[in-house]
Amino acid sequence: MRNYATQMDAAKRGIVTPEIETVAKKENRPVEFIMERVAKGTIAIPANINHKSLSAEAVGDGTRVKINVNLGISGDCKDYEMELRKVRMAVDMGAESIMDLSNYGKTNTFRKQLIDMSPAMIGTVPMYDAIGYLEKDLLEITAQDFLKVVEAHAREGVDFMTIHAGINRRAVEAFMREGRRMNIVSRGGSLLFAWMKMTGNENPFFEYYDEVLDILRRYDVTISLGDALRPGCIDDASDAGQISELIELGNLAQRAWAKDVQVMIEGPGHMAMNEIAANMQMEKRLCHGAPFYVLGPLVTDIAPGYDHITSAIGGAIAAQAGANFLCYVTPAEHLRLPDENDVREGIVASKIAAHAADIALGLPGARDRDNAMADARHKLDWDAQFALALDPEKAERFYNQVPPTERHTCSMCGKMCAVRTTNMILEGKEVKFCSEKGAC
Ligand SMILES: C[C@H]1O[C@@H](n2cnc3c(N)ncnc32)[C@H](O)[C@@H]1O
Ligand SMILES: Cc1ncc(COP(=O)(O)O)c(N)n1
Ligand code: MET
Ligand code: SF4
Ligand SMILES: [Zn+2]
Repeated sequence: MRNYATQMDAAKRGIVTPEIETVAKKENRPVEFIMERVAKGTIAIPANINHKSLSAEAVGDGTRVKINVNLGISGDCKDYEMELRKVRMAVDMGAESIMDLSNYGKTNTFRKQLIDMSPAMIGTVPMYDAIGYLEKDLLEITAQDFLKVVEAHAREGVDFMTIHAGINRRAVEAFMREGRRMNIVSRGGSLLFAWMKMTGNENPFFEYYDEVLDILRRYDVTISLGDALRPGCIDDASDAGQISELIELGNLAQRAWAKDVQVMIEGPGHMAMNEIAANMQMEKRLCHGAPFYVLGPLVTDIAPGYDHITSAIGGAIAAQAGANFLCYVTPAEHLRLPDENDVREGIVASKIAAHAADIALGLPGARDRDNAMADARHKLDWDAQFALALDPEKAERFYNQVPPTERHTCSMCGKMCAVRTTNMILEGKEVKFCSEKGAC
């Protein structure tokens, strides 16, 4: 029987949990390194006591940058099989986390299956599911109803939940006073804003925050404090609404830690490159070192169809400056639901951003795979290069599409393969290059 409530409770009391051991191995860090940071809250290990198939991961400073894949059944696309294929792809491609954002039909059937099969951590946004789960209109839902949805997801084994508790009356006032170009683009945030304005009540997750925390503590669910006022265009970034909410999230993080509930903070959004580093520092300062989970940031607004690129650029800068967890963005963002190919491209783009940051941060072992790739390139060992690639299938397909006439090279330089030429000279061999008319 476990003699602690949450990973944080254990860490504060000096208990090394099996999950702390697992992540210490994965991060090449001593268990004490992880335990001390889980105790302080700068590392979270989202691991619901009911998620039996989980392979635990750490999110926070001093650990590899993790990525999350969003998927889920929705009214406009109810293809369960396709969503399950996306799950398998996410797991195979090494995503550490999957958020089930289903908001249609029997969401709990899909969610239970997902939790059963997934070694990746699972996140949800209970607010999305409230209308479907309770079978009520938004306006009829009571504060206690919202808590019931949180409890249901927690019992099923969800490891972290996005809860937009920071958009309270004060943050709404700051946002309304200043005005902004894109107003609210957070789905959960907009639903809460609507509920608050139509009922006249305070944000229920803020008003009953202690009760929310009590539920989360029982199952060791990590709270991912949602950013309802994240900027939805670069012109809204770093404004009063966003920063007021961030200040609230900092207070809420400390209240969660006081109850041993692990915390992550969600962040922007759309943001120009030059503002990203300062925003990461603000989060670490105002939220007391809590892990930062960012959606992008998308560094320009004009590339629909390519927003996996706008967000990977921002994600790389953000992660180098302190973000710990990147939510992938697919080429379908702002246009439609992602299909399987969009999911693949989104995963690869955010993996690149996360890995580039790991290298820049000098994390232990971060360069090993790059060095192995360089060695395989040096040897012109194509099978090894494919195996080491983030997307091996694409690498091999491209290579074979235009095969080289000279074996061992690729068709880019063909006979003039720089690597082969240099290898041969260094091996003491002669090289011959003939013109097309030449006789060799
Ligand atoms: C908060 C983020 O969640 C994404 N999002 C919302 N619902 C889904 C879904 N069913 N599948 C994939 N992504 C989704 C949006 O694209 C947004 O970027
Ligand atoms: C990093 C991050 N931020 C936010 C959300 C929730 O989305 P929304 O706020 O639109 O409900 C998310 N899934 N990931
Ligand atoms: C909730 S769907 C819209 C999300 C939007 N692309 C954003 O930047 O947050
Ligand atoms: S992505 Fe589409 S549905 Fe979602 S907020 Fe933007 S316009 Fe609306
Ligand atoms: Zn957007």
